[in-house]
Amino acid sequence: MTGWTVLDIEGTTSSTESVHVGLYAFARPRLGPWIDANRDDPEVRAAVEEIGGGTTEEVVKVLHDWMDHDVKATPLKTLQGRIWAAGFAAGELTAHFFPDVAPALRAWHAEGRHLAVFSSGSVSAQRPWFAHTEDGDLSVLVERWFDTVNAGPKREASSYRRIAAELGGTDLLFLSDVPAELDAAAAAGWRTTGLRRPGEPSEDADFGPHPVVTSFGDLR
Ligand SMILES: CSCCC(=O)C(=O)COP(=O)(O)O
Ligand SMILES: [Mg+2]
Repeated sequence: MTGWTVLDIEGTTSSTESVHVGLYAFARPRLGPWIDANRDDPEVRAAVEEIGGGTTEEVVKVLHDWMDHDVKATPLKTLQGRIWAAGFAAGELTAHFFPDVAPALRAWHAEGRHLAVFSSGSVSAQRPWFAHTEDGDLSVLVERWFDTVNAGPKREASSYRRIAAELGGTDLLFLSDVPAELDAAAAAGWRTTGLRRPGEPSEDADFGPHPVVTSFGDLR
C-alpha cells in the first residue's frame, strides 16, 4: 500500500464538540491577555493587522464574533493555535479522537501508507492535537502538516494542487466531513471519501458523488 491519505480534523478524526466546546472555550478568555503579552511577536502582529488592527478589545470582539459563527479565518486560527499549543504543553488540554481513528492510522502507517493532515486549524495546533490523545502520541504517524497558511483555503482546488505538488505521487486520498472540501479535492484530481459520523453536523449532509463511510474502520 503506498500513496498519501490526507486527514481533515474536525468532524473527521475528532468530534465537533471537542473542538467547539473544548478548544474554543479554552481560547476565548485567553485571546486578549495573549495578544497583549505577545504584541511584539511577528506572527501575532501580522494576525492583528490582518484583522484590521485597533485596541485589543476591538480585535478580541472580532475574534469572538468569528468564533461564535465558526468562521475559520486564518488570523483567528493562528492566534487560537498558539494558545492551544501552550495549553497542551502545560498539560491543560487533551485531544479527542473517535475510537476508530487511532487503530486505523496505525494500521495504514504499518502498511506503508503515508499520512498527512489538512485542517483549518493551524499547524501549531495540529501537531499537539495529534501528540496528546487518549490513545497516545499519534503525531509520530503523520509526515506532513497543512493549514490555510501553507496550503490555502480548504474549499479551493488550488490548495489541493499545492499539497499534491508538495507530496508528489498520484495516489492521493482526502478524508473530510465537508462536501465542499471534497469537491475541491476531487477537482484537483484527488480521490475522496466523506465521513458521515453519527451525531456530527455532517450526519445529514449531501455528499453527492463522493464515497461515504461512517468510520475509518470502513475504509480499505
Ligand atoms: C486541532 S486543530 C483545531 C481545530 C480547528 O480549529 C478547526 O477549525 C478544525 O477545522 P477542520 O478544517 O479540521 O474541520
Ligand atoms: Mg472538518
